[in-house]
Amino acid sequence: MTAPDDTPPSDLPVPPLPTPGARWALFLDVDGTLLDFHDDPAAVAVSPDLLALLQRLHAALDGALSLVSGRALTDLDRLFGPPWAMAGLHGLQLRHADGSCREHPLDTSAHAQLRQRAETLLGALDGIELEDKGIAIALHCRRSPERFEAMRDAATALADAMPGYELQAGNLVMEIKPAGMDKGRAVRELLQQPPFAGRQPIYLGDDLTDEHAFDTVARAGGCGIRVGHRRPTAAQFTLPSPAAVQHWLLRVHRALMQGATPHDTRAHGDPAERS
Ligand SMILES: O=P(O)(O)OC[C@H]1O[C@H](O[C@H]2O[C@H](CO)[C@@H](O)[C@H](O)[C@H]2O)[C@H](O)[C@@H](O)[C@@H]1O
Repeated sequence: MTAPDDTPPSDLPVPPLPTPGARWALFLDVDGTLLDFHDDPAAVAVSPDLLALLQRLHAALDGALSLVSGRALTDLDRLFGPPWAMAGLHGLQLRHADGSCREHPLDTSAHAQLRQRAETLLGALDGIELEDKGIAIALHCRRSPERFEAMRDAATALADAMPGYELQAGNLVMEIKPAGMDKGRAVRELLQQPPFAGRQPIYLGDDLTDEHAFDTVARAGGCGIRVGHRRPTAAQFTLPSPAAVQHWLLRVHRALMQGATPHDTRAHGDPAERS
């Protein structure tokens, strides 16, 4: 696991809490925001405390909470469980709160070609790992970060050679995915449907891929919260680490419950108050 840097970033203020009557919609990136980084993408786990907190928040927000991730929906469901609204694969897969889904169609032959080219490329590059996400492919170098530039150059050439695909850079990862979708568009789509429509969107994310969504929420009257120290950013607020995110989310839940009716309070409770 990568040790989190808990030094408070000094370039942006810490985010506020919801005021009484505020109608927030929460959009949460996963890796680097809710979860600390791990060398192996398949080895991350969601603690029972975090899961319980997300469930309470989901209820307190009347379902207006969505994960927005580069991971596939099947992976998000395996990690988190509840079939909430979610955007997977940077929005190439999207599930609304009512359970309806849309997914970018899989071009089997193009994907096979992409995978084969990526494997050939990996044969010439030590220390790079391939993650096949069904529609997209990610190349990871967390175990050999010094290989990042070589990996980036090779991934750029690979994406250029694949019509209809584009490159998405992330934290020690280069992804090659079908073009035309990003997290900002996915959040825009979610905001058009209940229970998100009409609420103030708050987006938490740590990576370059989250910048698209920071732009979207700012345009929709909400705000972005950058996790960590990456700059530049379109976010207005910052928190240093996933641990700080979890602590802030706990306080958000408390603030929401203080503004709730007695009936709501009995229904949702607050695990932090009980522990
Ligand atoms: O949008 P996110 O939820 O942040 O997902 C982005 C990518 O996250 C995963 O990779 C990252 O986390 C791994 C586990 O900590 C780490 O090993 C890797 O270096 C990071 O880039 C995931 O594997 C990717 O598919 C996601 O796109």
